[in-house]
Amino acid sequence: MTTQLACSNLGFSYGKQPVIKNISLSFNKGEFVGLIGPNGAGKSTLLNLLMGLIKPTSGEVELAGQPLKQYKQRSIARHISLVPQDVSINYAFSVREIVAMGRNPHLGAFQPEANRDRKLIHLAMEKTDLLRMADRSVNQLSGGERQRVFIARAIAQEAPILLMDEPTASLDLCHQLEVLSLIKTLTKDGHLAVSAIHDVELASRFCDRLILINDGKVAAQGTPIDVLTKENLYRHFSIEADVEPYDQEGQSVRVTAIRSCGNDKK
Ligand SMILES: Nc1ncnc2c1ncn2[C@@H]1O[C@H](COP(=O)(O)OP(=O)(O)OP(=O)(O)O)[C@@H](O)[C@H]1O
Repeated sequence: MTTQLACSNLGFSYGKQPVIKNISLSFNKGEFVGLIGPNGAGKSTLLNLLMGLIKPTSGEVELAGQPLKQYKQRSIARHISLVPQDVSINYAFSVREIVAMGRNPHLGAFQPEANRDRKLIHLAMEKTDLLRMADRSVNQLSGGERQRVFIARAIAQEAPILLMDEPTASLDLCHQLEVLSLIKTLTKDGHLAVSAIHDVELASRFCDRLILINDGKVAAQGTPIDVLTKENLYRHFSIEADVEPYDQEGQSVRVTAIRSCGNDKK
C-alpha cells in the first residue's frame, strides 16, 4: 500500500479552544475513506489541515512523504483537490468557467487552455451531468447543482487526492448515488478520496474505511461494519439503533429503528 497523505500527532486550536487533538492517520492510494462523526467533531478542520489551508498548532501533515509545509499552495493543488462544504459564490461565473479553474494549477500565468485542458473540462462536466448547463451562471443554480460543479472542478484538476467536505449534502438521492459511484470509480483508478460524510449508511456502502472522529480525536477506524457498531452509534452519535449487514461481503451496514437518546445520556 502506498501512503499518499499522512498526519502525525496533529493538533489544532481556534484561539484557546483545541479542536483537533493529537491525531495520527495515514491514507493510501486507491482508498475511499469516510470521515464520520457528530456536528462539531472536527472533520472539516481536519480536512483543512490536510489541505494546508490552516496550519497545525502541533504535529505535521505529510504529502507523498514530504512535510506539507515545504510545498507551495499551487503545488499542493496539483496533488490535492478540495470540494468545500460551502459552495456559495459571489461572482457570476459560468459553470464552465468554474470547472476550468481546475486547470489553473497546471497552467502558467496568462497561459491559455490547450486542447487537452478543454477535453478534460468537457469530460469533467460530462461525468457530473453538467454539460447541458455549461453556460449558466453558478449563482443561478440550486445548491446541489452547484455542488456538482465543484466536484467537476476537482475532477478537471486531475489531482490524485480528492478531499471532500460533505460532497453529497444537498444532492437528491439519484445524484448522491451518482457522485459517490463516480468517486468510487476514481479510487478504483488509483485516486485517494477522503470525504466527510453524515449519511452513515451511504458511507458504509461506498467507503473502504471509516474514521470516526469525536471531540477532535479518532474514536474508531476500520471497515464500515467494525466502526458502525451499536455501541459506537450510541456513544458517539447519541442514537439507539439496530445495525445489520447490508451486502453479501458483510462490509456495509443498514441502520434501522433509530431513536435519539441525546437527552437520556445526559
Ligand atoms: N472559524 C472558527 N472559529 C472558531 N471555532 C471554530 C471555527 N470553525 C469551527 N470551529 C469550531 O471547531 C469545532 C470543529 O468544527 P468543524 O467544523 O471542524 O466540525 P465538523 O465535524 O466538520 O462539524 P459538522 O459536521 O457540523 O460540519 C467546532 O466546535 C466548531 O464550533
